[in-house]
Amino acid sequence: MAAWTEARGVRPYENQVGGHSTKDGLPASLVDEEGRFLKLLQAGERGEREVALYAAVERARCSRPKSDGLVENGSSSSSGGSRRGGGDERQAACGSVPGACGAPPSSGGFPGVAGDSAVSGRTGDVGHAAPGSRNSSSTGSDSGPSGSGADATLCALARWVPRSFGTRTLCGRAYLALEDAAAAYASPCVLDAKIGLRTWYPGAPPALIEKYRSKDEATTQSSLGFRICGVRVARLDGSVWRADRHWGKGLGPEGAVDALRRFADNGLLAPGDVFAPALRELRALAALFESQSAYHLYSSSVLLLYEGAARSPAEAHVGVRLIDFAHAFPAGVHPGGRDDNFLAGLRGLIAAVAAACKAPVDVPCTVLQQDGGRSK
Ligand SMILES: Nc1ncnc2c1ncn2[C@@H]1O[C@H](COP(=O)(O)OP(=O)(O)OP(=O)(O)O)[C@@H](O)[C@H]1O
Ligand SMILES: O=P(O)(O)O[C@@H]1[C@@H](O)[C@H](OP(=O)(O)O)[C@@H](OP(=O)(O)O)[C@@H](O)[C@H]1OP(=O)(O)O
Repeated sequence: MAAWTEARGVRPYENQVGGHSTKDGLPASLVDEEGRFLKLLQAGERGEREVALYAAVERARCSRPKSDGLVENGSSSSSGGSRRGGGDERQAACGSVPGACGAPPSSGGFPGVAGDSAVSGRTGDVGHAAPGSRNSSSTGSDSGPSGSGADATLCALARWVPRSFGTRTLCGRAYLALEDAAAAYASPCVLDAKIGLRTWYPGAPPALIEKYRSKDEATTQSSLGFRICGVRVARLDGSVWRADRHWGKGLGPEGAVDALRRFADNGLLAPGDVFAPALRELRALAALFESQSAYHLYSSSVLLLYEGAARSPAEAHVGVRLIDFAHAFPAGVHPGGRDDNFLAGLRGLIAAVAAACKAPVDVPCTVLQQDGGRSK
């Protein structure tokens, strides 16, 4: 694998927590020369839908005048992705959507972090002919719901969706180049939560519905509205705890809350240090889904991130990102209206995160924080 990747100027990505590590014998994720996260696209419509959604968000990403005092997107993010210019600078209509492009003050260039100006700025260069991109028929503001509703939703989503830079072919397979959500962290802590009371979409092949339905029912997906698909915690003592999607499937409702609490523990931070900022972002994302009816997301994930090397809440730079759009559909493909499935999942995650802020019965957070012998 090393020779394979070195010959192409890419290397394996080390901070992946969810999904598969390989697919069809190829690595599922890589990093390119410019620090971009390369995700192996799934074949067929799934890959097309994913490219299309990322491209549509990228096109809709808002511009803000420099006079706002905010740095333009291309130069403020330390995400590792280069800022290949040349994209159009279309101003999307974001005004009516909660959280839309109204970036809070900058937070040190950490993308997806509350207070980051990286949510605003010029569009990237994803408008080229990638499968399912602008000219594709499957997804995107051009092919889906048209007009300001869809544009406003896409523009608002840009706050949480990593930047995208089109596709790249390696070994005959397409990889999607994305901003590496973990790039700004010295010791990234990452948790992947798949969102929704159900992960299958209306009209999916019956076999797929059955496969996903049984997984949903066997996990916290159908009860809590999310399931943990992977965790990486880098602690101050240098240890790293990893858990994969199989581990996540074995968690019950209490186990999921415990897992969240464990995620927030780098050996020094208290759960609230990580989850208070995370909750602000998750609630803003939920507010968007309360009002938007332009897109329905099935099987998408929220990534929670923070700095494992943080010695204070201010150094944690908690981030929330939205990823995985293989089953993302514009309204009109399915019965329209609000995406209540995804919204219920977000609310479930919010409730679990809020519960994780509270200590287990009789154990205050401060004790949890100091208890080196907790069951890990
Ligand atoms: N932009 C990104 N930056 C950093 N890491 C990412 C990014 N996108 C995805 N990842 C990592 O890759 C993992 C898998 O991503 P994703 O869910 O998009 O892939 P997938 O193979 O489609 O997953 P699944 O099999 O669950 O559908 C995530 O858990 C995360 O660790
Ligand atoms: O048989 P496939 O198509 O590769 O299905 C996989 C598979 O079911 C996999 O489950 P497992 O490897 O954990 O048993 C699923 O991963 P999750 O555990 O994250 O659910 C994949 O999602 C399945 O792929 P697909 O989504 O293409 O059906």
